[in-house]
Amino acid sequence: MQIRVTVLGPGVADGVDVTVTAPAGTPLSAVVGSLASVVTPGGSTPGAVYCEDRRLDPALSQLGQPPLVDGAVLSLHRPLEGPGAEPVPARLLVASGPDAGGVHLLRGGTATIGRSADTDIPLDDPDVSRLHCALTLSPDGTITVADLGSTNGTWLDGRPVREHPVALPSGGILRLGESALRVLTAAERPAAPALGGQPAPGAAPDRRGGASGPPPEPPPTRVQRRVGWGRRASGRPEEAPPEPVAAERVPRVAPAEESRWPDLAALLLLAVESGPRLWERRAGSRDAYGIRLGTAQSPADGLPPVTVSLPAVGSLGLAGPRERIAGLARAVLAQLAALHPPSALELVVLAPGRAAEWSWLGWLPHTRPARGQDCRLLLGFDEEQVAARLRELTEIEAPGEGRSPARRSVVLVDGGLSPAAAQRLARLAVEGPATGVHLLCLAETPPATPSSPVAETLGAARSASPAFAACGSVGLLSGAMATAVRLVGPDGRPGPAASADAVSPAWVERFARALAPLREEGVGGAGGAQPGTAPLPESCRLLDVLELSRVTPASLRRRWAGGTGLPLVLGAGERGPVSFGLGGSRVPLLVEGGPRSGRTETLNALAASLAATLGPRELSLLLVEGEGEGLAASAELPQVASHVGATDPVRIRAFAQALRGELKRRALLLGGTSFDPRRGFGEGLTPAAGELGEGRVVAPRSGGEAAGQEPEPPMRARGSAPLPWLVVLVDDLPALVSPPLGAPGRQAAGSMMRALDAVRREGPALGVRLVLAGGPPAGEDPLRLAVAARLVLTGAPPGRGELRTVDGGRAPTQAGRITGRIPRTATLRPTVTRLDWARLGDPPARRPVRELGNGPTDIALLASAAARAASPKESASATPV
Ligand SMILES: Nc1ncnc2c1ncn2[C@@H]1O[C@H](COP(=O)(O)OP(=O)(O)OP(=O)(O)O)[C@@H](O)[C@H]1O
Repeated sequence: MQIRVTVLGPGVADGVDVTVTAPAGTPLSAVVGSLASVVTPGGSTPGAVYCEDRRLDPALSQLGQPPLVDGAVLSLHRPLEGPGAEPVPARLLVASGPDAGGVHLLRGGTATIGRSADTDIPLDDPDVSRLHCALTLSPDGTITVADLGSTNGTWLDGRPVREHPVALPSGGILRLGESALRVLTAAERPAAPALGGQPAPGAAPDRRGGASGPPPEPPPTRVQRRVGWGRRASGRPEEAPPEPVAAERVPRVAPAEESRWPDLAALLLLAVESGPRLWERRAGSRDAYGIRLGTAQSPADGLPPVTVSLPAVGSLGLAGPRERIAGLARAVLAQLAALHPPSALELVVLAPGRAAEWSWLGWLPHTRPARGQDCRLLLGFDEEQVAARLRELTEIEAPGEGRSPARRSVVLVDGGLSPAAAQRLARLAVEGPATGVHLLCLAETPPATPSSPVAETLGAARSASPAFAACGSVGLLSGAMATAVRLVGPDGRPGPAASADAVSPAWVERFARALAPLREEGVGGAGGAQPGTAPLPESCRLLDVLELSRVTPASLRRRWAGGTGLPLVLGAGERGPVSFGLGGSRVPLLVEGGPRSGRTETLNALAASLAATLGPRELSLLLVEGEGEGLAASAELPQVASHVGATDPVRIRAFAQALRGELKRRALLLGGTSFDPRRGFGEGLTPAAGELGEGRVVAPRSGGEAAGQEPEPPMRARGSAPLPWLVVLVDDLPALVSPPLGAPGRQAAGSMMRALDAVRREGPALGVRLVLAGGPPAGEDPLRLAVAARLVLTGAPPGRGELRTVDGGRAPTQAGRITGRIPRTATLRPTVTRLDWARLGDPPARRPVRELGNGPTDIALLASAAARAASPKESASATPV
């Protein structure tokens, strides 16, 4: 399990980002010392650890469990700002303006608003007076607003507000200076989180969870916490504040258009509270991949959004002064990430030398590689990383699916690229949209003003960057302070000026951290979108996943005593082990992947995982190889009754015959009833009269031993019950389906296939299950078999893949390693490493888990412990458990 968090300590104001790698369930106490020494080398272990304002108990808080999840900020010296425990009756949202995105909690009483830092709600807007207006929240829930003698006035839905308080209705738009504000009452807030049941970091922590620190300090003001941060802005707005409109007061109804395009404050709330609209858009939804660039400057009429659709325009350029254009790009990317799930949107960054500015995107689940890209995150901060990202965008397709039109990539392009990359990008800007790739290209220009008209400004930007020139439409910042945006279409004609959306680096960092721990429902492991998920490890030891790191006969016997069903543990997932219930599935499990992707190792791991659940009395395994001898390592497990390779035609035939005989024997024993392990494993059952002799049925191990004859391969393990589970594991099935010319087993392969087909048809009712390893993933089942699930291996790194079930469930999986010689502590020791965002776009350091050159392999350790656990002699001397 791996999480990325930020650690603050004395004198480290910005914090240090670190990656923590540890087995699931590791307590915080195991890494507190390492966290402290990353922050202050040589420093002592801290006395307390805080997450927001909550003091954590290092012995009880587990890594990977809330609040210790991706994106968390830990403080080793003092509590941080927290939301407080009590419910908040109302919040003030900064819907647009230079301080957009801010969310302020209103707890009751009067709160002042103004440019001064001494006000309860400071607004970083040059046209707001130092002390501008005041909001009062009465105990009955009504909210009023009064102007405090401001220079530019306060406006409610286009009407002036004076010193006398007036009611602020729900949905009313309050304008002061260049800012638009609105109130959200508790009654209007979404009732339940859509994703997961746990609060995301930043959402109100659950204090019943045992925070052991001091009680929170009393609120310094009635407005207790600012969820968002304003961007630094200065200067005058392009246009004067609106003229007052004298009209009858009518309750304003938010136009449907506005609610379709949530403002930035609403987006921040969605992120920190996992609101119902989070990730609501998919390919095919209305407004999918649409972007709100700002709001039309018609203050009397609410905040009509100005939007652009990426599928319609293809690629989009944004041009303007550096700071402003970055603020707009942050707002655009945050919107896309809040409204589209990672399964519908991939974000890629091409920004050489700009890691500090864009690393916040690395917190978003949308920048994780999900199509087998060879990097930890889809970030390009140097020439090599940019080249790799470009290759992936044009060459890699999702395994077995082609580039899915259900998922689009938005590529941020910012900064100087090599001429080759620039040319490639220019082509991508034009051709990409047809395959679901859209560029968002930034160009630094002066704002469009009378002294720098639109055509000239755009001409300069286009000649500087071929990719920008190839973008279908451009959002051009305009006005003296570049706070307005005009959309310029392919015909070059600029649309009307709108107030540009923009957010600060601090706001967007907060936003991205809130999304960091979230995963989608049904994607990425059982249960889905909850905090507590972690990226897959580069490799994992199956025995660790099985929690059998120190496998002993006693520990196995304990498991066998409680084992039920046929749970296959495949390996590590994002939320703990990934497993598949083979017992309950009446069709085979298929493992598929390209050459060297880890299919054989996975079959060995599956055999081992079964052997860790049931002993040889209840479980027999048959190993069949179409090619090679890769399953030989598992043949030592005492549950393995027979192992047959493709090179021996006589033995293949004998095996096929014995397998068909075993099906018949089971059918006779069951006498028309279905296999049910709850009724025992066949003890006391007798076959239908005259068909088979009792002695043969209960013989512990069948097999013709007559001299000169090929002994019939046993179908039950030594010490087996009459009717154990029987699992047939077949590697390299394509070599049996169509054996290569000249292959020694070619003549006999047909008989094996017929026997396997009989298992497929008759096995489910007889307690016989099939696990098959096929060839490379194909769009359709290469074997034309109905399968219960497929483990599709991408092979980078070996064993990496995704479990796909027929009901559409998908779980990224790192299949367990079992035939390696791995030092027992190698994957157990928790580590804390400093995060270098500039390097996360590199191929992951293949820190091959140091496998020892000698000493037993994990499967040998398991087989030897299992053999001893199964031996009657050992059992007799074992301590009862
Ligand atoms: N889960 C895993 N973790 C770490 N290494 C693995 C894992 N699975 C396989 N490997 C390594 O990858 C290599 C290929 O594995 P394996 O032989 O299982 O793949 P395959 O798909 O069966 O390949 P082939 O094309 O030879 O049939 C081996 O060196 C193996 O040790």
